[in-house]
Amino acid sequence: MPLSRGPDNATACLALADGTLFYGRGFGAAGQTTAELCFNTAMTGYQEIMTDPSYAGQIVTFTFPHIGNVGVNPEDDETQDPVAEGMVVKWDPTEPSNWRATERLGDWLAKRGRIAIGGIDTRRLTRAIRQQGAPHVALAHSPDGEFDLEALVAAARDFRGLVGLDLAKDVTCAQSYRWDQMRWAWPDGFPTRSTPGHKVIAIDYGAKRNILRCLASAGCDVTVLPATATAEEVMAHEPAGLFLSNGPGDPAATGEYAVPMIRDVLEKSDMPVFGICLGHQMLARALGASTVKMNHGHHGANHPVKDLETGKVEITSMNHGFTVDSQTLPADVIESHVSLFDGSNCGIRHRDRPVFSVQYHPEASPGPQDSYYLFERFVAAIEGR
Ligand SMILES: NC(=O)CC[C@H](N)C(=O)O
Repeated sequence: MPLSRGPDNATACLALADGTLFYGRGFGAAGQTTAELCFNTAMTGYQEIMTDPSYAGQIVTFTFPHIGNVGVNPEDDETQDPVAEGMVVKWDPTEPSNWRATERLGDWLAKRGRIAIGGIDTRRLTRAIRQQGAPHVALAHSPDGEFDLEALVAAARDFRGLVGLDLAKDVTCAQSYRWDQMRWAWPDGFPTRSTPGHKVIAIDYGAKRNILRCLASAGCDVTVLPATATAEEVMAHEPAGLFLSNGPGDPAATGEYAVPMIRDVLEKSDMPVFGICLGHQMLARALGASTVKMNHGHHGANHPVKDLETGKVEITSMNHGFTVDSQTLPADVIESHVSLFDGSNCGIRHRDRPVFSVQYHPEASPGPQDSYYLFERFVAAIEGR
């Protein structure tokens, strides 16, 4: 295929499956990748976003323009390495200016094989994502400035998308482990309860570290099991509660093995169950509801959610591309929270059992901490039994 050059000494190109091209300046690793493209409106936390395992298979457009200005540091990772496929930003990252920074964003991405493009009109791109629904894209970073555009657009077109994909199995832990709160303590000393921990099993579909931190700080002694754990494996630990984590991919696909496990636990035990995001979708499916793909999803740190039981509004952190169809909730399941942006389901609760979950992220990271009470509610349910 003939190679071509972009305008203004471009070293990176983002191709949408419909053939639209965005040229810019590459940073991070050189190479090419394909993914679904979303946009995130958070004004802080690009490192937490890039390392959130729920972003597997996706490239993130940051609508906030100052990205990279606080560098990166080992404490803010939500998992070992970036999981998002790549990043799209408006401006080239500046030199980091923050006392916690240990590395530049571009170097950190390059070492970890992640591609980024700067100098993009992210407003125009965000409008395209809203109009088309999360598009399939290919992103190339070519330091010599040459691109095989036909191959790039073809790669975007050939990308099959996230529907039907179980990605939890790619990002879950290989083996069970006990969460070590001392090793992963909050740098700023978020309140930690000193009472003895309640034994909780957390199923890792791609868990963010800050969820495990929040569970421990609320009073849980957390053992993490891989996504494919069976009900027997869960029950063998004799837990006081079951937690279902966030995670990437299509909840219907992961549900093929996760739903039978959850149903089995609900049948065998009356212990409290709490789920976040993919864990919410898994619980909803286990209780009989269905999940659907959204147009462009919710990704940000300022999403208003209404608690339908108290009337209170929480400002929440969000990251999901699928949603629970509230029309399909069975009679014994109550819709507890809704999005004030689009009315989509944001939480459920079983009518007569301590079993509940939310679509958003009470652990924030990044985002406001309005919803931390949910971890305390889970522990109160364990203590109330
Ligand atoms: N953050 C998550 O757990 C995301 C859940 C699911 N993969 C979705 O996109 O809706």
